[in-house]
Amino acid sequence: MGIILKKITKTYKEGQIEKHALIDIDLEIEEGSFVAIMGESGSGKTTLLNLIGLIDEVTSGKIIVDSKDVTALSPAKKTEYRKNNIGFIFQDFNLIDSLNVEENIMLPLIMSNYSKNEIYDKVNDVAKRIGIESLINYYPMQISGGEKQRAAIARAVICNPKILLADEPTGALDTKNAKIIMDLFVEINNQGQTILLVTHSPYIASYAKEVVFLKDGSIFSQKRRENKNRNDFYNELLSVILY
Ligand SMILES: Nc1ncnc2c1ncn2[C@@H]1O[C@H](COP(=O)(O)OP(=O)(O)OP(=O)(O)O)[C@@H](O)[C@H]1O
Repeated sequence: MGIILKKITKTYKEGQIEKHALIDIDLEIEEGSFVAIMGESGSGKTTLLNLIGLIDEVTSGKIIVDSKDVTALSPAKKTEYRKNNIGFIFQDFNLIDSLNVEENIMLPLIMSNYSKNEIYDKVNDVAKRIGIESLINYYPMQISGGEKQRAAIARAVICNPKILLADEPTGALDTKNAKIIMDLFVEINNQGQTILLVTHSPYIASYAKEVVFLKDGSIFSQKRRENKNRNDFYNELLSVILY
């Protein structure tokens, strides 16, 4: 699914004070892209992801997905759009504390047409892939931050969303597990899913095909990986950050 952002502005109001989180963002995300969003803390990365995921509302501008203005949908249609198209990995995981890991991961499939056995098979497959198969009977409060993050990733990818939105998905992970997740994202993206990922890490961003840099709510640079190897792309990203 391709996404076009047209003059997106997001202003938060705190009493009399207006905070411009995003200002006139124009961005085209082709179907099958893998885009990393980088920028300093407070530059608007999470806001951008939340707007695309329709969990926050634009102040002005349009978000066009497959030729449809999704910002104009009714609340019920927005929920339906999210359910049918979007997988979201939140910065603070958003696992449900009263459900164990297995139940959390299977949540997006509960309303699907899959049989119980198919659902358990899918949960087992993805949990194994991400290395948390031994934790599926534990509750979120019994596992570490990195394990929670991996459970949240499993939940987001289990129903093969057309668009995967990931906010710092490797922030709580060690290098080995971050690499497992990024390899999984590359595989998912190779199957045609569009991925948008927020990260502070140029190493993580170097897995993407394109990197968008935000500064004070505006895009200040965009880099494409094209046929560069990951190390060269990493160095290019580093030069933008250090500039
Ligand atoms: N709900 C809100 N109410 C008021 N201001 C907000 C709200 N959400 C975000 N902001 C402000 O909007 C700006 C952009 O925030 P955002 O969370 O998008 O930045 P970010 O680049 O994701 O930061 P970080 O890397 O620290 O997560 C910041 O100045 C932030 O304080």
